[in-house]
Amino acid sequence: MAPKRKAPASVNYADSTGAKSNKRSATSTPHKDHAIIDAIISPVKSVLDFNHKRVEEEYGIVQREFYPPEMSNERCRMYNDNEIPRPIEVLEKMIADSQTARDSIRPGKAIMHWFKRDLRLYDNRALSMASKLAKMEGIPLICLFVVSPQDYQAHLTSPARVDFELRTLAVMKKDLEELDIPLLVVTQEKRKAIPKFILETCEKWGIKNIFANIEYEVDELRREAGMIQTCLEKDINFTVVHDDVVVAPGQLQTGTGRQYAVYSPWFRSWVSHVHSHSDLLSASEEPGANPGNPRKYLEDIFETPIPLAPENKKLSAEEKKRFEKLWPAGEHEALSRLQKFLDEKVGKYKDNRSIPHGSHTAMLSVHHSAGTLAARTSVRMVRDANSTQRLDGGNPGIMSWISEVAWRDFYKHVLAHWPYVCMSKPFKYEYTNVRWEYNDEQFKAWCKGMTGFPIVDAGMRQLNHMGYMHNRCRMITASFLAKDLLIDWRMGERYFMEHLIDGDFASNNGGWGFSASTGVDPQPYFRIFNPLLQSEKFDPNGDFIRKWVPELDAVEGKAIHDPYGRGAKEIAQKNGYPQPMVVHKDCRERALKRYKDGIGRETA
Ligand SMILES: Cc1cc2nc3c(=O)[nH]c(=O)nc-3n(C[C@H](O)[C@H](O)[C@H](O)COP(=O)(O)OP(=O)(O)OC[C@H]3O[C@@H](n4cnc5c(N)ncnc54)[C@H](O)[C@@H]3O)c2cc1C
Repeated sequence: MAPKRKAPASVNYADSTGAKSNKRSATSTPHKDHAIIDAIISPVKSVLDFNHKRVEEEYGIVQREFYPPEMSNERCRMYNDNEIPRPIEVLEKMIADSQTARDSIRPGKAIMHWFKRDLRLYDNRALSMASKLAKMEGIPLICLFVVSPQDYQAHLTSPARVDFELRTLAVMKKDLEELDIPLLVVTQEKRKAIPKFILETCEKWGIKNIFANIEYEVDELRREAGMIQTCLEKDINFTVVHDDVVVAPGQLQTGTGRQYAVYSPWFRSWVSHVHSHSDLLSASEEPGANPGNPRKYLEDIFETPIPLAPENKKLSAEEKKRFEKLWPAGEHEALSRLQKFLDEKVGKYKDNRSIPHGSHTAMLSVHHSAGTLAARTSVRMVRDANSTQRLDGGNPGIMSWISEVAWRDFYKHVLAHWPYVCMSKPFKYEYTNVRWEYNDEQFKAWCKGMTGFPIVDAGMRQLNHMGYMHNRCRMITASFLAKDLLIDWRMGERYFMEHLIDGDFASNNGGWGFSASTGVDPQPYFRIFNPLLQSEKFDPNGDFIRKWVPELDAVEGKAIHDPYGRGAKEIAQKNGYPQPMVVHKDCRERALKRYKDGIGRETA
């Protein structure tokens, strides 16, 4: 059913054939736009600064220290052998154990909904519960969002994303005001100060019930478990519920009662679970007009403005304008984008989704990630557009899109079950022993889109300009960094997070795992993408490359994929486009050996 809210206006080593040999480039002519590119990628410097300290590991391997610090293999093993509880299990136990005590708390003078990554009014589980209780008790609902610069830093949130969230909050404030619901947006420098601030706010306004949706990163799960306890001590009922996923982590298990580690059987189980629990896709009721006399009682909150972006996440005026145009904020935009995609593109999605040029996908990831659109809403609406009214059968484009949205749930399940992926550890923690390279020059060239591999460079430049990269290019660029350059995938993962507007820890970490074979790799073999073959297959006419690598605009035909190897050297050189920085065939051999050696070694 369409929403009521209308938009206003064990590893086998195999690989594809080796690449046509490219000449190795020692130097590259500086690109004329280097100053601009340097400015765009400036956050990369923080990556390099942050990881400057190197330690000698027992094999004489030079490793970088990562933030957050790597968890030890022994502790990872303990999680996997169920010797220590996972943060999600601690939270769920806390919810269950405290239920009776929390239920006995009588509502106070107002109810609070704490917005986090659920920035919408439509189909929001916790908000709906908060609003229902407020109406039942005839007391006002107060909404809260906390801006924490330290939290943004800890999550490596990109400035583009912070800007998107603040713009969304402005839309929400207006929508909520129409319902007489005040939205308080405050800045708290330190993330650890957030719970204390919330308790003080509750005390100030006589609030006895707080509602929020669950986030699945370790720190957030632990914070929420701690807050349930602290709130109880103050006679406050803190209720957290699942909302960010269609199916909550822990609900799907293999025949032997284990967590699925491979996508396809997990997806079959996900579809069947959703079909047998139809309520999972039902929309939550939207909040209506605020009861009580909120204008009189809460005037202070109505008058508070939306804060500016914190210093550490500010965009330049030009960037702000660009991102506003590229990514209009708020849930109305999300719903109209979704509707347009369903009306115009979903039918051809299966055939076109891997083509980076043009606009064949929904471009909804920032909305799913910031919570301006629930994944549940997307799945429900696309199911309703399917002739079978189901998640299986019917339109192939629709089925394919459902399967992509489900990847989001899959990676959240992975994060909840293997929490050490949050501590700079791959899902298969043994992969920590792969000996990585830390070549800063090569890393910088990758960040800038100056590797000499046009499809890689086009993808990276799209990211630097749009805060977004097409999924196929995310896979190609990630594979190139972790396999061809053998650079520690965690540096790439971090760079992506710091630049993506749709940055989502679980999906990004999972995507790197998939592409760098460092974690969740649903393929039973070890893949090394050949950038040239990928380029020819998914950007056959070079349209995507020409759009993002203007130095190669005048290159004709198939030479676009490998200008130095296919007779377009003069044009490329004249325009300052570098020669390929490595030879793919050699890199492939090196990567196969390095990964094999690394995976064979397990340490505690
Ligand atoms: C290395 C790497 C890093 C990635 N990092 C992120 C990230 O930080 N945030 C993020 O949202 N996605 C990430 N992805 C997944 C994917 O690239 C984007 O979700 C997709 O490109 C978004 O474009 P779209 O909305 O047009 O997607 P569509 O193709 O229209 O898909 C619909 C929705 O499904 C979800 N989705 C699609 N593919 C995936 C996937 N592979 N994994 C998880 N969810 C998916 C997204 O929410 C997306 O909006 C990453 C993929 C890789 C390979």
